[in-house]
Amino acid sequence: MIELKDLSYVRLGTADLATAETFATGVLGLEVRERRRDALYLRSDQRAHSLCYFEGAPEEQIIGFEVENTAALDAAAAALEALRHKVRRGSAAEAQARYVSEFINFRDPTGNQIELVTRPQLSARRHFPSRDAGITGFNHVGLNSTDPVRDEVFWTQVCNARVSDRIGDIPLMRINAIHHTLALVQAAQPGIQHINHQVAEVDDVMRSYYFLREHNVPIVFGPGRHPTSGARFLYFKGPDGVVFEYSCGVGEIADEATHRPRQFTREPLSFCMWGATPGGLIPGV
Ligand SMILES: CC(C)c1ccc(C(=O)O)c(O)c1O
Ligand SMILES: [Fe+2]
Repeated sequence: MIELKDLSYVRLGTADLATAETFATGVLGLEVRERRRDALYLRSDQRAHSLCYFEGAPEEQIIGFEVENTAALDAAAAALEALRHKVRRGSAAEAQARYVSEFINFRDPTGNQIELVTRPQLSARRHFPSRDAGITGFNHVGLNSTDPVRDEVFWTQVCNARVSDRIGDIPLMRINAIHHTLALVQAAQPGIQHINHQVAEVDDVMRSYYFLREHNVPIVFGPGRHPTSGARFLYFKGPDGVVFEYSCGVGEIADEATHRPRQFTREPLSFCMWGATPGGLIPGV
């Protein structure tokens, strides 16, 4: 079993680093940690970085998860190879470009690029946002899946994810006490479905709603409230069509031993109990 400890980063390829920086700082509200010739590193919390835009094709999207140590990384590589996943070990230069000690790269059954890392760096310097969006941290990602039922088996049986709730066949899965770190959403091709940052309070969600509208940022879904995690949310579009979510109040699973996943119907109210429609985010709902 591959024990995922935490979400470390998202890496997004882009042909236009300048536009990505304008969005990440002026709209999303992240802090620039470092600019390199071919990459932009952004912080949202105690992590040294949680989002990296790099010069590349927008289809190049990678999610990094922390594992315990080198032994766990080696065991994960062996387990994945035994299941016929192609595993690539990152070079020292690539690890340095991710602020980690070591990592492996592989694809999940849909073809999403996943990295497992050891010792992702934190920074003691307080996160200093570029815009007062109220961000308190990088929280979860939605991942495209060509077969959510198959991929749920991968994430829960090969890895240690646990299903907190399902909406139709969309599993919201946790790897620690937080309600979910990963969601799988049906799609025709691999890719990151959305990237979530937590904000401090509902006032931040609503302030950003008006801010984004004023700055002509496409709102994709919300403002609304998820009946699953209880979070108040807002989804909007960034460069290369990548969807970002602000939310506040994502719940925690109180008792790991006794929690049973709840099954919600696949209908708009299961995505937003206030009545916002998720059509832009979940086609066909
Ligand atoms: C995958 C979708 C749209 C989703 C559903 C529920 C929650 C939640 O309970 O917080 C999300 O964060 C989502 O992104
Ligand atoms: Fe989300």
